[in-house]
Amino acid sequence: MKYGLIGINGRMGREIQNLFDENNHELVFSYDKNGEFFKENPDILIDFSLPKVFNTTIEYVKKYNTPLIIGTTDLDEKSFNVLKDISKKVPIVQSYNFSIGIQILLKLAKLTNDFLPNSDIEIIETHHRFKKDKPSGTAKMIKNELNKNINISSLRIGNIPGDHKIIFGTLGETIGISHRALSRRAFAEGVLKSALFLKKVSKSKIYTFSEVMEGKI
Ligand SMILES: NC(=O)C1=CN([C@@H]2O[C@H](COP(=O)(O)OP(=O)(O)OC[C@H]3O[C@@H](n4cnc5c(N)ncnc54)[C@H](OP(=O)(O)O)[C@@H]3O)[C@@H](O)[C@H]2O)C=CC1
Ligand SMILES: O=C(O)C1=N[C@H](C(=O)O)C[C@H](O)C1
Repeated sequence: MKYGLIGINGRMGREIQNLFDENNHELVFSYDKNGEFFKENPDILIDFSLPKVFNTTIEYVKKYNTPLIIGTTDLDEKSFNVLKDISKKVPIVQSYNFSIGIQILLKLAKLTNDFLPNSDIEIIETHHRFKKDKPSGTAKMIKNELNKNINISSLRIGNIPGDHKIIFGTLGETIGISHRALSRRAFAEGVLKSALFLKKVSKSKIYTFSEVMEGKI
């Protein structure tokens, strides 16, 4: 496929480009602080940048009339409303975590919550020192899925790509569920899956990465 990448020189941008190259997909458009690269109109746009780039990304989606994959975290409610609106015209995959492991963690967390509905729950997320947002988008997503008032602790240490741990505790026992991304390739693989998924969908809406994994089109 011919793809466009917003945030190309970032940590995720480079990882996505490497994986897409390996799979013979062609980069035809990119955007970052240095400006634009344009070869052809892209079939799909991918954004891993910063919330302040969001409006520009939307302008490009409108200009090229392409599906969008967006992994940028810390988006505000207004941005989600814009995504909702534009998803009436082009399909979108939005997720704060594109790793398959976090999908498994989410399922295990829901199961544990069903078995231990009165337990205390804490989330601990650990990321590299360069990460700008706190708490992580993934931690917020887990809290949202469990729909409970959960405390989140955020650690910023060294070069860790992304660790999330959920601890459930009752008076009699505790259970911990954790996920560690060993490299950003874990996220890039989910982005590639999402791009292939978007090529097949006929309905225009915002898809979650869970829906991509379930393959519901
Ligand atoms: N959903 C998921 O699975 C994951 C999401 N993320 C999220 O993805 C985002 C990017 O993460 P990461 O790659 O580590 O971040 P980086 O800081 O490494 O990359 C950010 C990118 O955005 C570009 N950028 C920054 N400011 C501007 C601007 N004003 N105009 C245009 N481009 C700009 C940067 O350009 P330049 O290089 O020129 O500075 C760079 O290419 C974050 O929100 C992060 O939380 C990260 C990992 C997984
Ligand atoms: O900025 C990162 O690096 C990551 N951000 C995402 C988040 O905020 O949850 C996903 C991943 O953990 C890496």
